[in-house]
Amino acid sequence: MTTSTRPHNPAGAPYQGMPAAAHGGVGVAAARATDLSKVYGQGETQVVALDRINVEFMQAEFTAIMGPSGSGKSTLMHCMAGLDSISSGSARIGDTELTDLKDKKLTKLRRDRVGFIFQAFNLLPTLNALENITLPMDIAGRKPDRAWMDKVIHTVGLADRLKHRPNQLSGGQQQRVAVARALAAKPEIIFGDEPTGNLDSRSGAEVLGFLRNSVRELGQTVVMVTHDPVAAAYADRVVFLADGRIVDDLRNPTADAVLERMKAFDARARTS
Ligand SMILES: Nc1ncnc2c1ncn2[C@@H]1O[C@H](COP(=O)(O)OP(=O)(O)OP(=O)(O)O)[C@@H](O)[C@H]1O
Repeated sequence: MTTSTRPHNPAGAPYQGMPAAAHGGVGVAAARATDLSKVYGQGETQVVALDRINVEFMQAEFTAIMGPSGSGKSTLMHCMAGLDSISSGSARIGDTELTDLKDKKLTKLRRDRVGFIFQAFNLLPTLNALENITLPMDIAGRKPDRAWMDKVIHTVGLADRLKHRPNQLSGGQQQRVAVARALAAKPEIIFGDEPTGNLDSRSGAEVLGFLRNSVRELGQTVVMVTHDPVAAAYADRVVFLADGRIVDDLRNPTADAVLERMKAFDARARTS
């Protein structure tokens, strides 16, 4: 295992190049929800999407969020990433309470401290791979850290594709560009919403492998929503949601173990 410097470590905790899961889950929270609720609509059309959620996403750990359709996965991710407001409780990135931030500060926090990877790769077609990777930093007027960029590009295996435009790259390669773009600015946490949902299983495995490497070797923190037990098995930990609540938490998951839990929830949902 490679020992490397943490990309971001505001609390100054020692990083030994190992995921927090390996220490039995003891670590510093990169993001934390406390009694977080999210209610959409009012009166008869009211939907409680999140119901007093308490969860911590540890630094240098890869967490998958799973659960049936409508269980609140995307809502939780959006609330934790500052993309959606919350109805009550608390959502923090590091020590920053998101509910205290007005639009401008929230935009800055998302730009400077959070990385995103979506199902659609969201690359600009006229820019080459390298330009796409550095775009968010160019917009923010920040100079990329050359050594870090080299490491990221090497980690995602794009060194010989940097001059290619998105339409000259496979789906898997395009998503690797999106992963590199998210990593380049050294965000405190990366949120992925079904990042491999549009990829064939081989490209998906590649991208998940790179995400896992970014956690193991670069000390990145990743939280990913997925429906796929095989994808979830790349994570250090799987958090299961049902009806807006956390119903289970599995460490060092295997695809079979994840599948078993999902079946158990389905059976419970059918009999309740
Ligand atoms: N903008 C919205 N307005 C009203 N209700 C919403 C809105 N967004 C989500 N919901 C509701 O909140 C609940 C949780 O939705 P969410 O999209 O978070 O679930 P999910 O687990 O991500 O589902 P899926 O796996 O199908 O993407 C659902 O009942 C959904 O209908």
